[in-house]
Amino acid sequence: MDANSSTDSFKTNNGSSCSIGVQGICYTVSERVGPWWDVQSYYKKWTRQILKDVSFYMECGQMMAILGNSGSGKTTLLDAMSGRIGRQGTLLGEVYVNGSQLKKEQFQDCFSYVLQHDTLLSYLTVQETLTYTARLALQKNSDESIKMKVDSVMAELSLMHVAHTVIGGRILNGISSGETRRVSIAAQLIQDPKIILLDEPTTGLDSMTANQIVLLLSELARKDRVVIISIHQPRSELFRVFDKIAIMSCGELIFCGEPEEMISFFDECGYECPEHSNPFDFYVDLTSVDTRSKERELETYSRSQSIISTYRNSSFFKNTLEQIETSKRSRKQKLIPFKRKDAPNEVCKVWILLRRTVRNLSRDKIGIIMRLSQNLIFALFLAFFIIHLSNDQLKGAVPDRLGFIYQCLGAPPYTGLLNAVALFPSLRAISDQEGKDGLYQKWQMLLAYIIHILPFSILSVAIFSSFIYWVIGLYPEISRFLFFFAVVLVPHLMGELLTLAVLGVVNNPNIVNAGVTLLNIAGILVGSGILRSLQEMPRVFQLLSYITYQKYASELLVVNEFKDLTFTCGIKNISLGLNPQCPFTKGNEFIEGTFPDATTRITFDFLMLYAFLPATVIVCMISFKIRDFLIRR
Ligand SMILES: Nc1ncnc2c1ncn2[C@@H]1O[C@H](COP(=O)(O)OP(=O)(O)OP(=O)(O)O)[C@@H](O)[C@H]1O
Repeated sequence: MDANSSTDSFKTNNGSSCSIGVQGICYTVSERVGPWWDVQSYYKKWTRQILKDVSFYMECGQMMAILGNSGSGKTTLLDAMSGRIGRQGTLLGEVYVNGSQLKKEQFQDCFSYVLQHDTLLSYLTVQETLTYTARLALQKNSDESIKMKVDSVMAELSLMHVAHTVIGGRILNGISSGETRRVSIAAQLIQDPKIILLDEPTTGLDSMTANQIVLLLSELARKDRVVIISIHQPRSELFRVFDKIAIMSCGELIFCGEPEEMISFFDECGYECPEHSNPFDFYVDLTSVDTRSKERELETYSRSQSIISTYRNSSFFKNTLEQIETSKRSRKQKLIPFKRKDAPNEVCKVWILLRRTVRNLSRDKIGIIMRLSQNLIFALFLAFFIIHLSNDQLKGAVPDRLGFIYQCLGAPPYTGLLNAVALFPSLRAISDQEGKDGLYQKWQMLLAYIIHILPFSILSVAIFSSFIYWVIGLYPEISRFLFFFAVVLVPHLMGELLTLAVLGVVNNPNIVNAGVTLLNIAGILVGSGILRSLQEMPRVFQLLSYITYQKYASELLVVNEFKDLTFTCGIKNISLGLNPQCPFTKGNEFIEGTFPDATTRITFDFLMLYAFLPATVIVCMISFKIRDFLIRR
C-alpha cells in the first residue's frame, strides 16, 4: 500500500473520499486477583475483556460520538483503533481504511489523536505552538507556506484573536481552556489528517464552550474528514449534529447508527425516550450497569445484554458488516490517506526542538532566575560559613579546604537535579504525546533539552566559581581558578544528566529526586576519598570508586588547591615535627599522603571526568529508548 496525498480523486461506496471500518475489535487484559500485600491472591490472575467484538463503519464527512458511562471502554476503543494500546493485553480485530487493512506501523501515520488532557508548552503563543508543530511535520515547505498553513488552521478553529497570546498554565495566565482545547485540535489539523479521534474533547469545559467545540468538530468533519469523539453528557441540542452515535456499555457496542435510527431502535426494544428528556442521558442510563447492589447489577446487566442481542440481530448491525465488506472489495481503487509527510531530517528535528525549548524556557523568568542563582546562593552560604581560608594548620587550613571540596562535589549535582526535576517532566509529557503522533522520537527532544542546558549550566557555575573562589581565598592564580570552574562544571552537569536518565524510566519526579540524591551521596562517599581515604577502603569500594565521577573531580580539586601551597603553624610558625597538629609544611606532602601520585594523573583525571558527560548522555538516550518500549508495552 502506498502513501498518497491525492486521494481526493478516489471515492468510497457513498462517494466520499475515505472510509474507516472497524471490525471485531476485542481487547483482553490479564489482571492480578488481589493487591500485592495479599500474597495468595496476588499470584493468581484473571482475564478481563475490556472490548468485546466492536464493529462500526464511517465515511468522510461524518462525525460520530461514542457515548457510555465511565469505564465503559470509550478511551480503550479509541486507543485500540489508533494503534496506541499497550502491549500488556491481547488485541484482536482489524481496522480498515479505504478497505485496506492497516498494518501496525501505519496507524500513527493515518490517525490524529487528541488526548483528554492538553499537553502544550505554557510559554509559547498559539501561533508559535502551531508553527513549531508545522515545522516538525512539514519542514520541506517554505516558511511562507508554513505561515499560510498555520493561519488557515487558526482561522478554521477561530483562534486568530489569540494568535499572539501565550498558552499559559497553572502559574501563568494564558488562553481559556476552550481555546487550549482548540489549539490541541489545531496542532493535529496541521498534519492534514483524514481521520481525527478525540478523547473527551469537552471534559472540563462549561456547557456552552463544550457545544461550540462539538459544532466546530462537526464543521471539520464536513470538510471531508472523519471525526470520532468520545463524550460525556452532550446537550440534547447536539442530537442532529452527530451523524452517528455509538453507545457503549461494559466494552460492548450497544448501538451504532444515525440519531433517528437510535430513537426508533430503542422504541422497538420497548424503551421510549420520555418527552423533554435528553435522549443521550436517557439511553446511556438505560444501558449502563448499576453496580450499587447485586440485584441491581443483575437486572441492569441482563437488560443491556438483551439490547445488545437485539442490536446484533438488527439490520443496523448487518448493514455495518456489509459496508465494511463492500469497502474491502473496492480497496484496489483507493489508497490509504496518510497524514502529510514532508518531515525534516533527524538533525533538523533536533534543531527545531532546540529552538522551541529555548524559546519556551527563556520566557520562564522564575525558572531562569532559579537556574542561575541556585549555585550562587549555595556559594553565599559557604562564604558566610568559611569567611576566609587560612594557611595556618592550627586554624584548620587542611580540613577547611577538604570540607569545601566535599561541598563542591555535593551541592552542584543537587542543583542540577533540581533543575531537571522542575523543568523536564512537562517536556517529557509533550514528547510522549508528539512521539506517538510520529512527529519525532523521544531522544531528539532529550538531546535538544541537553544542548539547551549547557549555556545555563556554564553561566551558573561561572557565577558560583567567580564568587566563591576569590571570596574565600583559594589558590590565587587565574589558571587554577579556570581549572576549578572547569572541574566543578562537571558535577553540576552530571546531576542534571543523571536525573534525566532516571526520568526516562521513572515517571514520579519525587522518586527520581530521592533516587538521584542517594546516588550522588553514594558516589561522594565511595569516590571522593575525603570522608575516608581510598587506600583504607575495602577493595570492592576501591574498585567501585573508578566508576564514580566524584573520584576524578575530587583528586583534581585537591591537586588544584593543595599543590605548591605552603602551610604555617600558629603565629610563631613552629616547624614540622615540633607540633603534631601541624603535620605538613607543603600542600604536596598532603597530596602524596592522601591521594598518592594524583599530581601525575591530572590529564588522565581530567579526561576521565569529562568522559562521564558523553557517557551519561548515551545512558540518557538508552533510558528514553527503554521508555519508548515501556510506553508501547
Ligand atoms: N491496560 C488495562 N489494564 C487493566 N484495565 C484496563 C486497562 N485499560 C483499560 N482498563 C479498564 O477498562 C475499563 C474501560 O476503561 P476506559 O478508560 O476505556 O473507559 P472510559 O469509558 O473511557 O471511561 P471514562 O469515561 O471514565 O474515561 C476501565 O475499567 C479500565 O480500568
